[in-house]
Amino acid sequence: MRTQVIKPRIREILSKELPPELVKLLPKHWVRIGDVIILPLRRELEPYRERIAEVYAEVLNAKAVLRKGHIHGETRKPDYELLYGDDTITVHVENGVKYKLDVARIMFSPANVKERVRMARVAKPGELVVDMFAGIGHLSLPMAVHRKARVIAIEKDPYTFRFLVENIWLNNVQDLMTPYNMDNRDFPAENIADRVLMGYVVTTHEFIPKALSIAKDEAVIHYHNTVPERLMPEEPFATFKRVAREYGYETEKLNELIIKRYAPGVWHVVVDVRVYKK
Ligand SMILES: C[S@@+](CC[C@H](N)C(=O)[O-])C[C@H]1O[C@@H](n2cnc3c(N)ncnc32)[C@H](O)[C@@H]1O
Repeated sequence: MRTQVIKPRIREILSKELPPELVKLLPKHWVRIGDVIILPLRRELEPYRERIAEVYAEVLNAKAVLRKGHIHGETRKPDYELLYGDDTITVHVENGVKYKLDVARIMFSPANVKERVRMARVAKPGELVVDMFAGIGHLSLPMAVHRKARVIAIEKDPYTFRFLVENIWLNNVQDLMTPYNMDNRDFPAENIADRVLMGYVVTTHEFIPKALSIAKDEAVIHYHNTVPERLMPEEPFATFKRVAREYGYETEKLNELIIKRYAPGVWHVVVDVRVYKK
């Protein structure tokens, strides 16, 4: 998804139109999601931003170019400026999984690729996975596609949910995956999941009791959260363990991985925890 080398053709075209000191500042990195490009653009290049985007789009054969913004809010919506094109809905293929999404409105992080691939390996055929923060199926589609796991995918944002449903059909896993457009706090079933995905950050700890109620008496929970560096490596497992104990569960840490840097001094971390009802 991430490309490192500026194409000579881009430089050649733009060096005829931009002052030489600005040509040096042209982005050398960009992210490609399907046929949409996300370009980080320096402030100095702003007066030329639409033309720059047009040239990148033509040379890289993309239908839209967005300028990188921030991801924020409960539904983790990215904040992008559309620099070129008008259609930001695309299909991105990764690890044999098709993800249809609107890049301008739905988060799809290149840095989470390892985790999406890892989830395709950890799932077991036939087990029941509940994905509490499904998005477009980022983490759970690979489990159904590659491991034939059964998945209940819960997503509360209606626009994101639309793509989750489309992706289930696009990947031909409609017999394995059941989507629910609801807040996971209202999900009624208890004691059903062999595995629970908590692919969310910042306030994920508030959802631990719900995850435990969805999990079987013995289950694996993939608990994501953001952690200030000074609290690592104890966190985030210490919080999970404390809450689980309050609700009558023993815990065993199976694995812990850093997903990516979230903000200066703050990391997005995932811990795999086996829980046992006491
Ligand atoms: C950033 S996405 C993460 C997708 C995927 N789990 C991953 O880790 O790559 C989180 C999704 O959770 C959804 N979400 C947030 N709070 C929720 C809740 N209480 N119930 C259901 N979905 C929720 C958001 O709308 C968003 O689509």
